[in-house]
Amino acid sequence: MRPFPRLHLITDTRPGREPLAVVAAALKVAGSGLAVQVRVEDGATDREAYELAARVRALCAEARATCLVNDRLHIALAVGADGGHVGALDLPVEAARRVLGPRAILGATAREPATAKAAVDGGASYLGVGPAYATTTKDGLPPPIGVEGIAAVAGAVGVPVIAIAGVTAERIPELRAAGAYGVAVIGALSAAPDPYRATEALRDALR
Ligand SMILES: Cc1ncc(COP(=O)(O)OP(=O)(O)O)c(N)n1
Ligand SMILES: Cc1nc(C(=O)O)sc1CCOP(=O)(O)O
Ligand SMILES: [Mg+2]
Repeated sequence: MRPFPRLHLITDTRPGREPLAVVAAALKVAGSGLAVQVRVEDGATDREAYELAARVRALCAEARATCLVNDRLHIALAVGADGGHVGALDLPVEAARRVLGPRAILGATAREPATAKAAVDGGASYLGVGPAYATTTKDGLPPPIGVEGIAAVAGAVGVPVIAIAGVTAERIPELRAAGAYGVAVIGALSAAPDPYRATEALRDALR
């Protein structure tokens, strides 16, 4: 079985972004060390989400990389993704596990130890933990929990903790020192002038 990826790229489907080009560049560099999470804007139709997910799934399969789908687990199943990710406004973790089945990868968002433990008890196989730092990519988030918050969750659970929000290559050493297994990024790759080189920097920082 492949080791669980330490670098998670979440797609950016906002206007002007090029999610498939960024995914292709990142896969060239990180290959099976990458998980790509297909995340679309709330207003996207299921058809749009499905079409993006199917293309990402095909690219990931070619590179032997992991493909996850955010929120819309029926789309994860429909494209044959490796799993999905849910948060507080999505299906409860236990229900998500029932939908995806016992072998799928299931990520859950957790911001503090109690919800992290509950998510693991419910069947989460990894946790997305943040916001680690401030970010402009997503609105409505609580204040950053910092490396201390990451450490609190990582110390409370036995599954991989993937730190999210405002993550850059420069911040990876302190996140790893706090107990993060890996990181999830949107802007660090999607807004990079050269996503190929930006992936190299993230990959090298995670080694
Ligand atoms: C790895 C990872 N961590 C956290 C999230 C956030 O999920 P959620 O809280 O459900 O918010 P949306 O992404 O659905 O807006 C994530 N997607 N991935
Ligand atoms: C989708 C998402 N969820 C977050 C959370 O903390 O739950 S932060 C986030 C966006 C992260 O984007 P960037 O890497 O550009 O900061
Ligand atoms: Mg969600």
